[in-house]
Amino acid sequence: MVTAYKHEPFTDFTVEENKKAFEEALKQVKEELGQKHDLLVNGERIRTDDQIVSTNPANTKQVVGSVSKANQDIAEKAVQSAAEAFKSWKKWDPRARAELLFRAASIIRRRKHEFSAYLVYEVGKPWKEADADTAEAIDFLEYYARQMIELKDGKPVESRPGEQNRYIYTSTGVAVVIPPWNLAFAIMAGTAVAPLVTGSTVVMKPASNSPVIAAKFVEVLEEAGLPKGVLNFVPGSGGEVGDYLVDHPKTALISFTGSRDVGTRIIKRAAEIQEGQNHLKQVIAEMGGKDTVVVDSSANLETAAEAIIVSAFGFSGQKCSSGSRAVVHEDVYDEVLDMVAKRAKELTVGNASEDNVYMGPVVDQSAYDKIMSYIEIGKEEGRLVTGGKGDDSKGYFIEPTIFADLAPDSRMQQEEIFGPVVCFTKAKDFDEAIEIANNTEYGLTGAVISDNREHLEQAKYDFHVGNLYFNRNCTGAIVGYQPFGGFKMSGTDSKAGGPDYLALHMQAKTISEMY
Ligand SMILES: NC(=O)c1ccc[n+]([C@@H]2O[C@H](COP(=O)([O-])OP(=O)(O)OC[C@H]3O[C@@H](n4cnc5c(N)ncnc54)[C@H](O)[C@@H]3O)[C@@H](O)[C@H]2O)c1
Ligand SMILES: N[C@@H](CCC=O)C(=O)O
Repeated sequence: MVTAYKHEPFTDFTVEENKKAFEEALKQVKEELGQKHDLLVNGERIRTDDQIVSTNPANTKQVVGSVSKANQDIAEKAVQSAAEAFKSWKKWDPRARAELLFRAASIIRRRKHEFSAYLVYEVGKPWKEADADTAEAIDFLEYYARQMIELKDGKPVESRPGEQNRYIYTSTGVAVVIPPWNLAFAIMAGTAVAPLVTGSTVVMKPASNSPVIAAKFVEVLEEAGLPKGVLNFVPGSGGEVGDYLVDHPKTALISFTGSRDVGTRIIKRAAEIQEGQNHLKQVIAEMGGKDTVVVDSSANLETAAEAIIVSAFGFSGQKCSSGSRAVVHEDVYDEVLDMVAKRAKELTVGNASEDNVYMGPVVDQSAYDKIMSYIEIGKEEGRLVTGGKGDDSKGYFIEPTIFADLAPDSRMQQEEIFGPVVCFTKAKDFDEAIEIANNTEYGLTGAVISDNREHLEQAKYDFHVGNLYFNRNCTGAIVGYQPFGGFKMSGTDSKAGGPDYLALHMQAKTISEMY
């Protein structure tokens, strides 16, 4: 028997003891920064001359670590090693695979602040966001382990006299796992362990902005007892190593999380049958969002303002779930805009490795440049209410920025900015608000703030998003509580952290015997 799943609690940093413990972890991790991390192929560590140097986006002179970089030869060895290891790993008792995840979860839980501190340094996460990212990584391990135990004997089907039928799930093969940098721990760990626990073997190519936390996680899995070749770790360029892994004829499953452009490229390439390939590749692709908080005329305006702030500026708007659009009923538009602007001006922005700030930097120079160029577009398309300035002299800092009076089809209201920018659009009634909210190519998350029950019921059917929230922010889905994934160009709606997720990594088999 395993205990019932419960999500990992978040740390309350207003408690002095917790604050001190986290400051201590930041201090300790600072002393470890700059180390070299190796590739892992077939259980062997490989150090290459070519390295990815990971730096702190809040202080670009601070090197977090250097990670060896794979080329196509190494990627080839990784796939071959995963294919070989699959022969025995798929025969492991699913419960033993699940127990490995439980052990890994315990290791991380014991060193929770250490991992969160790495996230602060490597991707500039404020404490609360880093703590939530680590908690979610633990949750994925705990939840998928239990799901595997539940699925290990398959699902019941009917039998008839003289005929015995079974319906079971079998392991798929070599899985290529390509995570993003933003939920640098949770998504990387979750997308790696889901195929692993189902009996597939993995080649993981982490995002180039967050390879150190990925290397630390690989160490945890080794410590938990993962056999050689079952997980191969090959940081490298998306174009070179990513394409190679996606195209490989032995790749059976691809689990990608990232931008729409890379995701659609992967879907297209994976559909191409390669020489020597005798199967179709399964693709899970979770992609971008352009998510809306709808505010109704009946809304509690305090709730609305808080929901917009948290959705737009949590982790500097660098979540696929970020509420980068606020569509507000005309009766309350000016008031909500004022309330949100006032709160945004009070948010603290800075280096989270030095202080418990609300917002850190954006992740790198190219993100900074892209967001700043959208801010210029916003000044032409709408009215700048607050923020708009950036400073990349030491790190990549951008003020929480609000634009008002945007047309629903403006670029600012259509394109994923992935930064601390929220755009307001006025709606004449609730129907129009939902119509505007649906008017993007994405369909990931959305929130409705309303005290009108009929409107909430209407939104359940008409607001076309994978994760719909009422009277709260549209970010922060919890594993096992709010399975996560989107419609339309937001992806394949695989619902990470949900009861159907593992089945997407396996092949269902029917066995029927007459006697
Ligand atoms: N829907 C979700 O669950 C979800 C979750 C987190 C992030 N995201 C999205 O991810 C994006 C931000 O993350 P990002 O900047 O890391 O995205 P990205 O698409 O730039 O990169 C994602 C991963 O793909 C790799 N990659 C790049 N080119 C590749 C190629 N040609 N072949 C194979 N792999 C390649 C990258 O190295 C990285 O590991 C945003 O669009 C965000 O909305 C979505
Ligand atoms: N699952 C996360 C978002 C993941 C994308 O960045 C949330 O619900 O906020």
